[in-house]
Amino acid sequence: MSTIKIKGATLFTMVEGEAPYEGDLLIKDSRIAGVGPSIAEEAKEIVDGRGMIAMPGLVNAHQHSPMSLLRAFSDDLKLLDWLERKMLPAEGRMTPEDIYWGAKLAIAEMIKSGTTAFADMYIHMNEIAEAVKETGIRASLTRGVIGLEDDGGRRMAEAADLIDRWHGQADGRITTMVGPHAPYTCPPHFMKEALTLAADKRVPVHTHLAETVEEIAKIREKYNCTPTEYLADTGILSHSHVLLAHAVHLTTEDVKLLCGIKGGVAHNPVSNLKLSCGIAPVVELLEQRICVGLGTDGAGSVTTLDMFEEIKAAAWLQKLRAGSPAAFTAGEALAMATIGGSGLLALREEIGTLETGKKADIILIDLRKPHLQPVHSMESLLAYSVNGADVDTTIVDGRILMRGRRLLTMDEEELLRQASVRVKRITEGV
Ligand SMILES: CSC[C@H]1O[C@@H](n2cnc3c(O)ncnc32)[C@H](O)[C@@H]1O
Ligand SMILES: [Zn+2]
Repeated sequence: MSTIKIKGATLFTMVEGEAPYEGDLLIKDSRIAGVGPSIAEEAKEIVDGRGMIAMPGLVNAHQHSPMSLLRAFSDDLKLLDWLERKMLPAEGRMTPEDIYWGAKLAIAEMIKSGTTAFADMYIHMNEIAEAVKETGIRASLTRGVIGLEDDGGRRMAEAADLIDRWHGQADGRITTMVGPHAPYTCPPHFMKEALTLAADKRVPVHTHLAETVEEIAKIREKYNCTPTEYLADTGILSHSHVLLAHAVHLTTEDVKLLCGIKGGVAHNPVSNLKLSCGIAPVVELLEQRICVGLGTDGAGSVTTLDMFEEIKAAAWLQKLRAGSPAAFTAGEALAMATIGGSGLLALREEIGTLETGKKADIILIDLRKPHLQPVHSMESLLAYSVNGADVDTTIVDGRILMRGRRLLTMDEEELLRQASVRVKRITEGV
């Protein structure tokens, strides 16, 4: 049995009502075996937690990981222009090997900035699954399917194959979903086909929703309803679990339609800011007890996968939107990045807090830095001052993936070399 003890850290458990305290955390195999002020039981491996915060790993609830290869390639365009003129043509040139290295580049960035689980939607998913398996991170994988082209059927078959091959693999670190891309790329019959597949395979649906005003206009023109009403009409919102990325433009009626859904909304504040999409009504969603997690979206739009940037942006945008600094707190933003994300990945019982019995997905943040002292409020410090580079150690499923900022499951030099040799072919002339 593998055992690890984190000694003398400040434990920020994210358990409701529990204040941070100094203590130890014991890991046995993949799970947390004890958390408390002092644990007597010894372990094979000791991690010195003094001067560090131990907290649950962050959950990136919406991503397109291989888009790391398209980071800073195309900026300052409207979403649909950016997607149709730049991203889709470049993605059309990506080989399965490109996808594998792009996913690995994203995973390295995520582990180095404190993300321990992510929800991904992309193409060539077998390669992404291999990257997840090798690197030790946790992921919910979705083959994104667009229903506008002739080969929608082949894509749906790939979506089914991903589930059959990978659901529950890599010691259970990999789960899967079905991914009809968005209301504007999936006509009703195709949405229903995706829903049938998800129901047959008993997996969640992961889709984009109401990201831009252009999408609202398109769906109104085509179907005379809002994108949220469209998803309700096709039955998607009644599915056993739905992960809705963005949900920026919602009417009061739309929010009512989302009440009671199983799953929830992945809020992507930095991507929404950068593409000037708008500000999602997060406070209203939370008031209706709708689960909200945080995502980055792909590096092709957002540029960085550092979830601490999303935490800051989420808090600041909701304060601005409400015209009140009290409208949304640091603690609420941190909860979205951990507990909220765990709910969206359908892993609420397994990750998101530091509690005995849960999976050991833990990060250590080194506080011994000028921008992290003094410590008046741990929550404010974590939400407003910490950045991804402050993460010292990342543990997933009881395995240390980064220690002292050194990646232990990846050759970082080879990774950077592979990324740089691929991008010219993918992007030249696009
Ligand atoms: C078919 S796989 C997923 C597909 O989604 C594209 N994508 C990336 N970012 C966004 C976004 O913000 N809205 C909609 N679609 C997006 C990505 O380029 C892939 O083609
Ligand atoms: Zn997206």
